[in-house]
Amino acid sequence: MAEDGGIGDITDGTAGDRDLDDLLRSLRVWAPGVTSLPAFDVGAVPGEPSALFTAWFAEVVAAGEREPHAVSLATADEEGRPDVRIVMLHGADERGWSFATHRTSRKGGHLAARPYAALVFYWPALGRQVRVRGPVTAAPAAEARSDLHARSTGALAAALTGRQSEPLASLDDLRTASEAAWDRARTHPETESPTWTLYRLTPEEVEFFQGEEHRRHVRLRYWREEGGPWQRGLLWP
Ligand SMILES: Cc1cc2nc3c(=O)[nH]c(=O)nc-3n(C[C@H](O)[C@H](O)[C@H](O)COP(=O)(O)O)c2cc1C
Repeated sequence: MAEDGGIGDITDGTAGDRDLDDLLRSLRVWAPGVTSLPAFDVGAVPGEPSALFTAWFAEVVAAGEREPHAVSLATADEEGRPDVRIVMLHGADERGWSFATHRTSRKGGHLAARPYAALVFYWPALGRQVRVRGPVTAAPAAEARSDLHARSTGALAAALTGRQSEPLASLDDLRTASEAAWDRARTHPETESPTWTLYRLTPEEVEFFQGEEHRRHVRLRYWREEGGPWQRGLLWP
């Protein structure tokens, strides 16, 4: 038990550790009957990766993948130490992969210091992973504004709540700020969030991974030098 009046109980951990080991051993990936693993015809892929991404995305949505647009975004701080968190994908086309956040957040600070990031999608319904790496730029403010205002009242309220990644003194403070933000979002849906920024990752490298029952997973990597044409090749799994 925590004796210091902390926010949670702390046990000695043994029972929980055993449960975790048992659970970990009981779980499978690429299990037939749970996951269907489509064949990946690498001879029939498009010449550039965003078209393949769009096709795979539509297929995982059709396969019932929940929240396939929730993507892990990895950044690095000024010293090069990595960090990662989930964001929503706002778009992917020949201009790049886009997501939105506060430029004043921790990740916003990372992107200001090192404007380079990686994304990874995992879509277990079809045993697929997609990795994207490249430099990141902020889209023009007008584009960020229209992107935000095309989204839900909740998305606007979350953006207006602000102060992302700052220490929070209490959940009451959050409730007060959030209720005010929801009010504002409902009554003034055109309100702007000055720090809310739409970022676009320009891909230099995109890798498509298709899981295979016998672990002969197929990895297809697209890459390009700056301004050059897309090249592609297979990788050992
Ligand atoms: C499903 C899901 C979607 C999220 N989408 C976003 C998003 O689009 N933008 C965002 O700033 N944070 C989003 N978050 C919250 C981030 O994961 C993270 O907690 C927050 O952005 C602060 O990260 P940072 O301290 O590294 O800047 C999402 C979290 C989850 C679980």
